[in-house]
Amino acid sequence: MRVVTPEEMRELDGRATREFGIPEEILMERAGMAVAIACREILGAPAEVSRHIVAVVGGGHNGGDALVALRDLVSRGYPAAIVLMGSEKPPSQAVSRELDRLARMGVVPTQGVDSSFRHRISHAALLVDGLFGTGFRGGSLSREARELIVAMNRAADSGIPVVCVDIPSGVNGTTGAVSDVAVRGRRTVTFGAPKWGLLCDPGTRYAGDIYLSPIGFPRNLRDGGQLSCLLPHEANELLPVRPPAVHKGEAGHVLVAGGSPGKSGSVLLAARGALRSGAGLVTVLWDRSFGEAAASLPEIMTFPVDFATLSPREVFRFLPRMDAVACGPGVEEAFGGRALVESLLTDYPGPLVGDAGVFDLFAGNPEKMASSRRGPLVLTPHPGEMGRLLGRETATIVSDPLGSVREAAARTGAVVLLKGARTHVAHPDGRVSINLTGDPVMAGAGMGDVLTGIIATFLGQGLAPFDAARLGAFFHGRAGELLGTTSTRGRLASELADLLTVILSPVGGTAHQPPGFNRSQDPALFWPFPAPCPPSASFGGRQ
Ligand SMILES: NC(=O)C1=CN([C@@H]2O[C@H](COP(=O)(O)OP(=O)(O)OC[C@H]3O[C@@H](n4cnc5c(N)ncnc54)[C@H](O)[C@@H]3O)[C@@H](O)[C@H]2O)[C@H](O)CC1
Ligand SMILES: [K+]
Repeated sequence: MRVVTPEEMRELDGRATREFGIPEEILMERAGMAVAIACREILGAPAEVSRHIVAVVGGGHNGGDALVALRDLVSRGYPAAIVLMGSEKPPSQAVSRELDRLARMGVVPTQGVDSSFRHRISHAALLVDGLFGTGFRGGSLSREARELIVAMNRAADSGIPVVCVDIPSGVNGTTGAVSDVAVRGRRTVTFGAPKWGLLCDPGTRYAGDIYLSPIGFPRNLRDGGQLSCLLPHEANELLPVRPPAVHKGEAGHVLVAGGSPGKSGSVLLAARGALRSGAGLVTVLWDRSFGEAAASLPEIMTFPVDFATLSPREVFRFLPRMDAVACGPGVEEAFGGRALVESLLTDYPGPLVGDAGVFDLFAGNPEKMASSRRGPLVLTPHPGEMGRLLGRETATIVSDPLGSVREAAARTGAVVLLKGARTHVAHPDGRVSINLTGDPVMAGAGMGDVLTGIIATFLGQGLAPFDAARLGAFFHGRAGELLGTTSTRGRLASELADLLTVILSPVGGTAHQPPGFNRSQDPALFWPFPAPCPPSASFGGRQ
């Protein structure tokens, strides 16, 4: 699904009016109605609500949407009140119009931070957050805006539901950054297309359950763009089909090359990820120093070698039989596996997914990777590895994941998957997909190795690198969510791998979906959206 920046949303807004004759007022009416439905679903019937629904509004269109919602709720008999933020600028025409309509219905605003605002907010039945939307530019807040947001959060802490209009106020819609304070919503209703900042950390953690309402934007307006996320039905559609008469030779043969003394588990986990995601055959290049550990995974075939003296010709003899290569997990710089990794990257013309050891090989010189590699390539760095690849501090990567992953893809010529609680997948042509699945239980050893194996399987089954990477991230995260339903910590990467078979097997026609999806009782208005990822999941390894 397309995801937009606030700038792109404004452009779409303008085009809806210019090209389709849909005026702003209609869009605002639809947006307000969607918010009203979200409020009614939480509140129940008006007869059950004795305290006020309070709309906390700014002077922009976000405030206008909140007032339209309030008008609908008032017309149905809910008690309502308005807290209007004062500003140097007069309220927009739309806000003045809606205030006038509400005044005629008997609802008059109190202005900003007067003596009664805290009481009103803390005694509300529900709060509608319409202070700032996509017009919020970030940076410092006015004293008044800050006080209103803090009061709303206190109310939220005491159990009062907060419904955010479009995006929680204080969250930057372009980056997801929160520079000061932001509203902590129970639910956010976003319009037209999800905003990038609403799906990114940390903004996404303020949103609560996210609902999307199309509000009448023509479908072809919502197509295109470079930013996207993968929704469950899209992931299911991308999943390679398994014909009834398929045999193992047609389900992809994956070669896993990597490991070093003390890190042979990495290759086994990648192999397990490949097998559990449906690879027909998996062969592991097994250095003799790794010992007997391979016996723990009897389904794999091992090709015993000595990395230190291995000649590329020995390996390349059987490479034509492989459909994809997973290369680099567990490779230590000092170990002979480096030469192997280098020659696979350079000489293997089929699809290859590169992890761990691969980045050290090209540290500070991503262009060398672009010139060395002939075949399709997916790279799967965590922020530390990405930093070494681009010659930057890890903190720089973490503070700008979108810019970093785009730059890495452009400079390496590869599809780059930057791991994190919100994994980003970038194509060299500028497209970026954000992954919305995952769970903090995945912050542990070996989880990334399993992901490498999954992506290799999808590559070996014929998916394009961008699709293999975003689909791999999606199902890896889904398996993590399933693990997370029974534990918060201490689960093993091999356990996650073993759950892949459940996640990837159709149940009732679609791949299994664990709980965590928002369902509205009004499917015509809301598109279900994956629940936000719980805080602070990150991948193990040197960051
Ligand atoms: N297609 C849609 O998605 C539609 C969205 N709508 C709603 O419109 C808002 C965007 O409205 P806009 O008037 O452009 O901006 P805001 O309401 O977000 O108001 C911003 C307001 O705040 C000022 N400001 C910006 N940064 C700061 C700051 N750091 N401190 C203080 N003040 C700041 C800025 O100058 C503006 O005055 C969108 O989110 C939707 O809710 C439409 O209703 C229809 C379609
Ligand atoms: K808002």
